[in-house]
Amino acid sequence: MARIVVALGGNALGKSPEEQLNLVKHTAESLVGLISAGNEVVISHGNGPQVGAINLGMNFAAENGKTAAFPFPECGAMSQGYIGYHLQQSLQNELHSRWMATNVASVVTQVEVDPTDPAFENPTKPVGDFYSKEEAEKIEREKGYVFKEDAGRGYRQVVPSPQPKSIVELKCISDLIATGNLVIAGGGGGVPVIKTENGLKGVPAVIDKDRTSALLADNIDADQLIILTAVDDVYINYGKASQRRLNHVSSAEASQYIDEGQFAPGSMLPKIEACLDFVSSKDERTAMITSLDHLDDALAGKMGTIISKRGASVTE
Ligand SMILES: Nc1ncnc2c1ncn2[C@@H]1O[C@H](COP(=O)(O)OP(=O)(O)O)[C@@H](O)[C@H]1O
Ligand SMILES: NC(=O)OP(=O)(O)O
Repeated sequence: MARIVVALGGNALGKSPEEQLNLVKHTAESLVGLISAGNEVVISHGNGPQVGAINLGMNFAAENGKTAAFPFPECGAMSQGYIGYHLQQSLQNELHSRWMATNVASVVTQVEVDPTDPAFENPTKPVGDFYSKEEAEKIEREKGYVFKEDAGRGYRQVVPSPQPKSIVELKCISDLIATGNLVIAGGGGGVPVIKTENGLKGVPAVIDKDRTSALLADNIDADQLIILTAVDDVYINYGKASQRRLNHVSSAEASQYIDEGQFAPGSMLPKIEACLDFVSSKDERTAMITSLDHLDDALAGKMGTIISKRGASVTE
């Protein structure tokens, strides 16, 4: 039996509740398959598009005097509830259809960050939908938001993305796992909080869920970290005629590709860095990146990119 942390990418979860529910239903089948094969699974997820959409809606309502202002950390917490709800429902339905009695729980998770993290001065985390360059520049002038180009897909608002330091609810998450529950935690990278004289306080930022998932996987001593996103594999020379799929790479090879600038910041780079962090302390640990659609194929070795400390030196 292996303990596996599976992180679902926010961008890979679609753009509407209907799309998200359909995508999650499909993934729930594979996740329950992993559990019925005897593995212990813990789930985390991103929230970039979702927290951006919630924040946009709340700002619109507040600007029109229809609600109070809802700060960004509150929007992050709402995104955990929204995505956790879809995951819980899909997993419960799938478990029940197989006569499995596992309980499913989403833990609203706070993650401590450093208030002096330089990320607060340099927003990098894309949230919300994609805009054209002209639309992005107009919103920047009107609202003062910061936009950046996102991996060749268009312009998106970016917010600070500090490093996760510690998971506030870790003990609760560990206890739930130990008592046989299927746990969803660290959603959206966790709601970022700082320690103050008066206790914990939310800060406006979005922690990268890949980094939080790696921290969670390390903290609960998982054997494997699986990151599910929109692409089946990681590539070098991504998007070019010379693009090449990576099958199983060592930490040293992955680090070399990072130095060559093969992975886009804000999208694939944090995933690779999270995988490297996770596998760094134990030779036996593996990390895998593949698509939400093809988890079963990746587990069968047909696709997906694996990173391990020593690697298998196989590329196609
Ligand atoms: N070298 C690369 N190989 C594969 N995908 C890459 C690469 N560099 C950038 N990407 C982009 O990264 C995206 C995954 O990151 P992102 O959309 O942020 O993920 P998430 O699903 O976690 O929200 C892919 O869909 C792809 O567009
Ligand atoms: N919080 C976060 O990393 O979200 P995405 O997976 O949407 O990038």
